[in-house]
Amino acid sequence: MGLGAGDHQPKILTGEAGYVLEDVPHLSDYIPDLPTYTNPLQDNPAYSVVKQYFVHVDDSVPQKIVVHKNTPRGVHFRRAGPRQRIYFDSDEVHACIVTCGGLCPGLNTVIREIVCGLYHMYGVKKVLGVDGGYKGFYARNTIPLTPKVVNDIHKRGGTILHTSRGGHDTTKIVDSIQDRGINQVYIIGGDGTQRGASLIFEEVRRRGLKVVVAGIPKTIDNDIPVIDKSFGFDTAVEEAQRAINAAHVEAESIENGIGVVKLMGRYSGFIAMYATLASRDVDCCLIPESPFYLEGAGGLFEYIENRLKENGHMVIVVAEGAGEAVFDGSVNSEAKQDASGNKLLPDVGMWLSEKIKEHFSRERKMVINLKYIDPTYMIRAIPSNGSDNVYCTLLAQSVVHGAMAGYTGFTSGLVNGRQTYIPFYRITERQNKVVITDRMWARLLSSTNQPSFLGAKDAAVDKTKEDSVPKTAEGEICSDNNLVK
Ligand SMILES: Nc1ncnc2c1ncn2[C@@H]1O[C@H](COP(=O)(O)OP(=O)(O)OP(=O)(O)O)[C@@H](O)[C@H]1O
Ligand SMILES: O=P(O)(O)OC[C@H]1O[C@](O)(CO)[C@@H](O)[C@@H]1O
Ligand SMILES: [Mg+2]
Repeated sequence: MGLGAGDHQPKILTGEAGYVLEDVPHLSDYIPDLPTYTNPLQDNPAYSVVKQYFVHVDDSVPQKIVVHKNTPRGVHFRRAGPRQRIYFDSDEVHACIVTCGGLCPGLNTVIREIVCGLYHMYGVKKVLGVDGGYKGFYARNTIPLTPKVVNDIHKRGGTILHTSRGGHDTTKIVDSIQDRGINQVYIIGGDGTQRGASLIFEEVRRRGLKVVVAGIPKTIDNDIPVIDKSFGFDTAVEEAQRAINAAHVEAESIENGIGVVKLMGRYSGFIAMYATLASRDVDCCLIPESPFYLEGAGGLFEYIENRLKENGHMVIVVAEGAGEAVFDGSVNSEAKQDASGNKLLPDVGMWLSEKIKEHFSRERKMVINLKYIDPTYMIRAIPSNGSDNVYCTLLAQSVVHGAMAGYTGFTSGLVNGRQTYIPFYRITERQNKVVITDRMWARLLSSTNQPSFLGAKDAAVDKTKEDSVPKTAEGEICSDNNLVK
């Protein structure tokens, strides 16, 4: 049963055998008697040959695909794709695109494909770029976007629309949308951005405007829940290999060489975990989700000493948010924040490098040669690779189909390999994290041979957190994210 106009409750439909559809809002939920139109794709020579090109109105995608014969069918999301009937006439559409938060490979590809999708699939001619993130709505000029303007941008890193943190003023943003006559708003950004998009959607609905608000999830850290993975993640992991290779070459070429590489990941260690698994040269990976300690039995220093004795060199990958517990006590970590309210972290790589040097030269009187590599921005300020480009294209086309079909208040995302429309609240309710009791982290531990740093007490504490983490049908703990299955 769907919920009606002005109702801010989730739109949940249930069916047989425990089937649940976590549906997304639609313009018709709060605007009655909207006209509909035939989808122009049915006359498009490229698509008209495809059998069953249009998505069936009841198509949905399960969130969990590992099941037992008696498990309820569980939560589903609406399948993305073109609908037979659409809620906008092409000439009526006035779309805008905005990018917010940190950079991520593929931003320009998503912009390009939204513009080209609107033009070529739906004949839409009015598309604006909002310059400089959310504050650009009310403080900056807009940029007219055409297929010609965006033709080559996927070959460049960054975002041609520029980005920013902070400056989200819902009223001013919706005033600007209304004043400019914009009726489709495409918002590309991470968890913070999607929270902002949800507020814009609520205000648009409160004012009763025929304006679609649609999100495209972007995060280099892969910390957005529900979706399989975020675009640009593979590109970043690939680029991180260059830094790890350099650290390895340096470390193995000198007596007791230690290469330390710091990678992004403020709250989630996916980049560090994947870069480590991909490389095979890494001896230790430190992430925010797995607390570690330096001194004593089972600590990092002991492990480093053993590794140097066995192998003569080692490589450590550290995510920027790792080691909060040990780090906090030893540096002046004033609680600083960026304009969006995200924690600004002191340099854990530098701190760790100094601690290692100090320990081995002063306390162990051992010669070590430590090289610290911080490729932070290099892994995200690059164009997306081929596979991320295809992924960005599918995301962009899906979001355009959803908007043209009148869906709103949703994020377009890949779930179990299928494009879906996910309600904002499922994207913003929590952050995706590496689950260290999951198989993927076990694979990492077995590949690096590093200690788990989990004393009996920590393991017990970690078990208490399990209830808040989704489980598979077998009761196994798993992250939402297909990257860790
Ligand atoms: N709770 C919130 N409500 C409204 N707007 C928000 C909220 N959180 C963040 N924003 C806005 O969203 C934009 C981007 O947020 P933020 O800087 O946290 O990046 P993000 O979207 O999380 O991306 P990433 O963390 O991957 O770089 C900013 O303009 C910020 O003001
Ligand atoms: O310095 P900036 O641009 O705020 O971005 C840094 C942050 O952005 C993120 O990549 C998230 O986008 C974090 O991992 C990182 O701490
Ligand atoms: Mg964020």
